[in-house]
Amino acid sequence: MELARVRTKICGVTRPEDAVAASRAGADALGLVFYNKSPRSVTLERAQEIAAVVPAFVTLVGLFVNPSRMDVEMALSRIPLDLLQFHGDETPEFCTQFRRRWIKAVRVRDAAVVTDAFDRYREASGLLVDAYDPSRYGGTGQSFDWSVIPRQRPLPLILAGGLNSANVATAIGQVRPWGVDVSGGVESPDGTADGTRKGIKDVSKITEFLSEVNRVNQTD
Ligand SMILES: O=C(O)c1ccccc1NCC(=O)[C@H](O)[C@H](O)COP(=O)(O)O
Repeated sequence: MELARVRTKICGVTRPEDAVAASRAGADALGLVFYNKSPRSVTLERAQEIAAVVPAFVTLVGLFVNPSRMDVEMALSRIPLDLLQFHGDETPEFCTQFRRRWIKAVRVRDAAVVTDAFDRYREASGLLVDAYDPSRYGGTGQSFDWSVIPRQRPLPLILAGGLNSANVATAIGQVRPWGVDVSGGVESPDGTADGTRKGIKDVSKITEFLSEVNRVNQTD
């Protein structure tokens, strides 16, 4: 697919003010994590507060990890989600049942994981490739070997995993993704060794990240 410009998603938003700041800074999409084992998990009440401040033309994405059908239906009945993101071991049949566009996330151990996913999840609106961590489904802050991502892509490819303003231009140059997704790389530092206050976004980091993507978009 010919790339118009690289789209951006800020994931793991937990506060309305961060949703406003990311939208104003130019993010194309915002992700809400409905997975209660994540430190970035939001309640439906909090998700409603965030959804209420998301402006027109910014895509609101609901992220799930191995949810029940009821979990997804409950979220859809209360939150105006534009897109679903399945980040666990959901089958294609599970993902397609909601009459809502969806993307599938996979954790990349090797190239076969990506080619298999392209083959399996043909009805997805995109495939998100993230770092592999045996103990976590996502939001790891780790990047992975981008060279294993195949060039042949039947679906739009969204690159995630350990992105930040320092590496996103290189990542785009190497991978040529449809979009990029970031969470930990735009969070506030918390002074600990691994880093960030999970779910608390840093406006200046979001702005730097989006500026880098814009810079690449304008030079391509
Ligand atoms: O963010 C989480 O805590 C999370 C937990 C479980 C599944 C997925 C999760 N996040 C998914 C995302 O879309 C993240 O943006 C993506 O994994 C990249 O995260 P990061 O490496 O921190 O940028």
